[in-house]
Parts: sequence; C-alpha cells; structure tokens
Amino acid sequence: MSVKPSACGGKNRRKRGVRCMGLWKIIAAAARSSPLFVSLLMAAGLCDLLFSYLTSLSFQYLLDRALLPRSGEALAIIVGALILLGTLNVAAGLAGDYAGARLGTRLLLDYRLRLFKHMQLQSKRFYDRFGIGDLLARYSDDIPALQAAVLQTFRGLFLSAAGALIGLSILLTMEWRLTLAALVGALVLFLPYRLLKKRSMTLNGSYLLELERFNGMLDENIKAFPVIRAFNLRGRMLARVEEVLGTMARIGASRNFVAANMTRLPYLAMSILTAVILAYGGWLTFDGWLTIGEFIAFNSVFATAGQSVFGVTAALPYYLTARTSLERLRQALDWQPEVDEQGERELPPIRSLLSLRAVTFAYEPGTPALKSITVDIPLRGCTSIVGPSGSGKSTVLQLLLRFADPQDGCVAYDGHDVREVRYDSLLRQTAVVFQDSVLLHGTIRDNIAVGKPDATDAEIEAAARAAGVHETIAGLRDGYATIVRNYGDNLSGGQRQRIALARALVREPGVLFLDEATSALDPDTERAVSETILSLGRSRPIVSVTHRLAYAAQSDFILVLDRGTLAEQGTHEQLLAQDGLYRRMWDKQQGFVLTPGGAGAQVEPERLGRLPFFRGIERTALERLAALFVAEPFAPGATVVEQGDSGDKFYLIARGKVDVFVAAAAAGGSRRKVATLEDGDHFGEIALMAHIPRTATVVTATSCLLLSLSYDHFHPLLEQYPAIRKTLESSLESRMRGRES
Ligand SMILES: Nc1ncnc2c1ncn2[C@@H]1O[C@H](COP(=O)(O)OP(=O)(O)OP(=O)(O)O)[C@@H](O)[C@H]1O
Repeated sequence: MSVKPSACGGKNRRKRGVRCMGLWKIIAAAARSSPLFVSLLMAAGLCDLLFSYLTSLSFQYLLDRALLPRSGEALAIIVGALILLGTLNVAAGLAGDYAGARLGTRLLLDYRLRLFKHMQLQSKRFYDRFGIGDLLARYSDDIPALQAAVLQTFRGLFLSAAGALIGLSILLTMEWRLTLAALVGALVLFLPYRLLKKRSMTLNGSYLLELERFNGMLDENIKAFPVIRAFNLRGRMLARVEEVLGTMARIGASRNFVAANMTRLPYLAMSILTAVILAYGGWLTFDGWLTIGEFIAFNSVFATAGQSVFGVTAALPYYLTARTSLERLRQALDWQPEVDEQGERELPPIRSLLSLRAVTFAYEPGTPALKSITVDIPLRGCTSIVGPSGSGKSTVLQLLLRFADPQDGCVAYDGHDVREVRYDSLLRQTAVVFQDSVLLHGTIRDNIAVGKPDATDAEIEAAARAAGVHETIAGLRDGYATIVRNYGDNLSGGQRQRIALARALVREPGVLFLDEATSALDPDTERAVSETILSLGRSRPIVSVTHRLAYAAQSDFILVLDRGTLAEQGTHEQLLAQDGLYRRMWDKQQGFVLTPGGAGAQVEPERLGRLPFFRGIERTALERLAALFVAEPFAPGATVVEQGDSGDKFYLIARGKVDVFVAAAAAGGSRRKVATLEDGDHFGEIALMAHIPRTATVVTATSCLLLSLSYDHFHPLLEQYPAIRKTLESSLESRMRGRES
C-alpha cells in the first residue's frame, strides 16, 4: 500500500495557552464581566457612606435647630429621617452583600476553571515543575487572595477613596484651616504601609512556599501510605511535617502581625490627629469662628472621613497578598503548553504506518532523549520497541500519542503530520495501556466505558472478554457494578491491567499502544496477560514498549533503540543473528528460573558463567555458586544498598528495575541518579572481595526480585576454588582501572 510521504509541516506554530493579566486588568475585567453586581456593590457602599455623612451632619441640626432652641418638631423630623434612611441603608447593604457574594464566587469559579483548563492542556514537564502541593496552594490560597483583592477594590478602596474625598469637600466648606491641618496629618496614615510593604510581600511569598511543601507532604503521605507503614517511616514523616508546620506557623504569625500593623498603626496617627483637631477646633470655637453645633458636626464628619481613609489603608494589604499570589498564578498560567492542539483536518482512518522523521526531542535543553531518529513502525500484528533503560522507548510512545511534540522533525500517521490533524481525531483512533493503570472512582462498567462513553453493555462485555477479564468481573458479587476504589486498590494488579486493557479495546482503536503494560505484574499474571495481548495482535495492530525480551521475542517486528537512536530492527531471529545489542540484552535476561507466582528465583550456572568476573570458572564451582544465591523481594522505593555503608552482598536483578544514585561531593548536597539497572543486570560485586564502603545508593524503582550472594557465603567457596579469587581480582582490578581512566 502506498503511503503519502510525511510532510513535517506543523513546526513553528503559534503556541496556545492562557495568559495571566495584571491585577488592575483583572479588576477591570471583573467590572466588565459582572457590571450589575459591581454596580450593586458600589451603590450599596455609597448608600452606607452617604448615610454616615448625613448622620454626622445631623448633629449640627440636632444641636443648633432642635436641642438648643428646644424644638420638638425639628427633633421629630431629624429622628424620623434618620430611621428612614437607616432602613434604606440596611436594604441597600443586603443587596450589596448579595452582589458581593455572587461576584466573589464567580471570580473563584472563573479562575479555578481557567487554571484547570490550562492544566489539561499541559504535558509531563508542567507536572514535573508544579507538584500537586504547588497546584493545590494555587487553587486554595492564591485564587482566593485575588478574589479578596477584587472585592476589596469595589467594596473598600473605591468607596473609601470616594468617601475620603466627599468628607474632605464637606470639611473644606465647613472650616478650611482645620481641613488643611487634617489633610497634612492624613498622609501620615500611609506611612506604615510604605514601611512594611516589602516585608509583607516577602512573608507572603515564603508562607505560600511552605504551604506548597505541606500540601506536597500530605499528598505523599496519602499516596505512599503502604510504604510509610511497611518501612515504619511514620516518625520520619511526622518530623518533616512538624518542621514544615512549625516554619509555616512562624512565618504565618509574622505575616499576620505585619498585616495587622499596617491597619493598626494608622490608628495611632489618627488619635494624634484627632487630638490636634479637637484642640485647634476648640480654640476656633472659643474665638467664635465656629458654633458648638458646627464644631461637633465638623468632628463627626472628620471621624467619618478618617474612617474612609482607614478603608483605603486597610485595602492595601489585600493588594500586597494578591500581587504575590498573582505572580505565582502567572507562573502556572503563562506556562506554554507543549502541544498545540490547533490542527484542523480530521485524521483519516489509520491504515499502515506510523513514522518518526528525523525527530529530535529533549526534556531538558541540551540533553536530547531522541537524536534525529527516523523510525517506521508498520501497523501489522505486534511491534515491540525495546532497548536499554533510558534509550528513549517511552519517549517514542509519548510523541506518537502527542503528549509532547518534537523540537525537530515530525511524527506522522500514514504520512499525516500529527500537528496538522485534529488532536481528538487522533486520540479517537488510538488507545493506550500504561504500566500502572490508574482506574477512576466509579463502577467497573464506568471504567471500561471511559474508552467509549456511549458503549452498550454488549460492547463493554465484548471488550472485557477480549481482555480476558469478563469471567472475573462476572464472578464479583456486584459484577460490572462493582465500585472501583482508590484508583483501583481494591483489585489485583492483573485485574487492573486487564480492565485497563478492556478500557482501551472498547474504543476499537486503529492502533493499541502498550507502555510496559505487563511488567509490573507477577510472572504468572504477566504471562497470562501477555498471551491475551499477543492474541489481540491478530485482529489489531499493537505497538508495545517493553524491556522484557521474552515478551518482545514473540512479536512480529522489533525495534531496538540505543541512546535515543534506532540501533537495530527486525524479527527476534534476525536480531539474534545480528549478534548486536539485542543479542546482548537477550543473553543478559536469560538464565533465571522463577518459581510459580514469582516470589522466588534461581540463577542458572551458565548464566553466572557469563558474568565477566566469573567467566572461565569450572562448571561444578558455578553450580555451587548458583546454589548460594538467596532470593530477596523488594517493594518499590526500597533502599537496597546505601552509599557509605559497608558492602557485604552482591546482587543480580532477576526481575525489576533499580535506580543508582551517587551523593554530590559537597556535604549536604543532593544525590544524583547515575544509572538505571533492570532484569539481568548486577551490582555490588566489589563486596564479594572486601567489606569496603558502597560507592552508590541503590533504590528500587519497581517491585523487584533480587538474587543476593553474601560475602560470608561466598568466601568459604574461595578457599575451595582459588581460581575464582584470581578471576574475580583481575576482573575487578581492570574495572577499577577503567573507572579511574
Ligand atoms: N520527564 C523527564 N524529564 C527529564 N528527562 C526525562 C524525563 N523523562 C525521561 N527523561 C530522560 O529521557 C531519556 C529517555 O527516557 P525514556 O523514559 O524514554 O527511556 P526508556 O527507554 O523508556 O527508559 P525506561 O526503560 O527506563 O523507562 C532518559 O535519559 C531519561 O532520563
């Protein structure tokens, strides 16, 4: 079948994303989008302001027109007017409260939705940068801080500023000398804000960083609960949480105190100012420049105007908090999505070929995971992508699924550049099963229907049958209505993977991708699920990333990657015959005999004989050696050996994957991952010769079955077979020399 040559036409396209506005633009946008609520809010505030001033001014009339002339009629009019206006003011206040509540919740809703939509456009790099703790803090603290600042603007700042201006105008008409004195004094009210602004912003930022750390720890404690229990890490976790909460409490107390100072200290200035106004006003009254009523009214209006100025100063801390929060929201909202979903053409039904054309892709600038790689993946039966750890297998899959786009080159389906077609039309024709399938909260039926929301019961059942899980589901008390809890924790690993497979199959994808879909399962379950998958390959193309070559060997076509390039390709037999990387990987994984269920394993003597430091050792010695190995299962995240500890065991990885870390030279420096080892690899052989400190820390990345040989078991054998000592010493010596050079 001829296929259109792929045209890499989707480069340099405009990136899409949500850009974050400045604070004043946000306030203006809120006013534009909710004019009714903003008007109501401000009108209610204005009513309150007018009522306060009218009440203050009423003292002049009360004294000069009612009390001093003893006029009952005037008194009744003034009191009646005040009651009427007070009632109207309460009604306006209620309307304002309602408008404020609606405006506030709308702002929260808008910004939370906006951030959520933005997150949905993102790829892994975004989630690597912003952990769950960071994002939660943005939802729970930063967005409400913005909301508070916007509400404060309409409810406090504008009205207070207006109130202060109205007050000053009234005061000017009453007594200009006193007003000028008050105006000069009012400037002092802003002094605390000027002095404390910087400190307040620093404290806000530090507090939110600690909050992020705390949220992250909560997340870790929930997700890693079994590991924390099993390894008795509760004390350590508690100490870390105590430390963070303690820091948060310290910073929080300073932050709140500084914020309180900014509103409290203006009171001191206000008290002094009031005393000056009283003394100066009293002197003006003694001299006959003011009547007693005017003097009382002036003071009352002055107090109201003072409250308005307070309103302005009280709003300022909200802006400081909001500025810090806005900066943090900006970091997330201005993050450009890596994948531009603007393609407009529908992807025609996938038929025959997936290709990567001169693709270069780097997670970190300067360290490409794929280097100008060109690969054709025929859509026939099962294709496996294999290669050493870190060779770029999963990255190829990520690009095929468009979790990211390459920096150079293009990815094409039947010649159609994926950037040129509608993203949803690509997703509709593909399905994927990952290593640790996460199921969603809901019934098993719901979980399978995730792949095709309008699937009928018959389609759901057919998919479950194809995935080999129908009988299991039917055997559950609630069948397909069984609730899946906690991402699938109430199901076995095999059941979860099969349900995930059914979820993928129900959409009848044009191509089914598998990313190490069976490697976390125990050997028996892995074999069974792999058989199901291989049989599915007869009816639909499957592209599978795996490091387990026993599975890859059964596929129709194999691509071998090495350090981001395509090293070899062909069938299992062809690749073995090539005697290259695939052959070496194959040999490495051979020679382990797993017990049923996978809890135990043995290594075959021939396999030991292929290790560089046991090469050439006689068969009987290898047999004795093989019998000394002990199977040790490890949970994910367990430390197998710690750098600096005295070594006493050599390890062979029968199944699983471990990460090797080396601590940075500087004291207290963080550790650096230097390698990943997997099935068939070994580590710690120096411990067989001497108890010297370990040169690295080894931590399990998945559940692992390791075979260990201890120094104490090994040494008696050396007495019997001195040739082993010689071989081992010379092999290790040459290795150490290799390391030094
Ligand atoms: N999110 C990431 N950020 C930075 N580097 C990454 C990221 N994911 C992968 N890499 C790096 O890209 C390279 C290729 O990784 P990839 O996961 O594709 O390899 P792989 O062959 O699938 O390895 P494995 O079998 O261990 O999963 C590795 O060097 C890896 O460290």
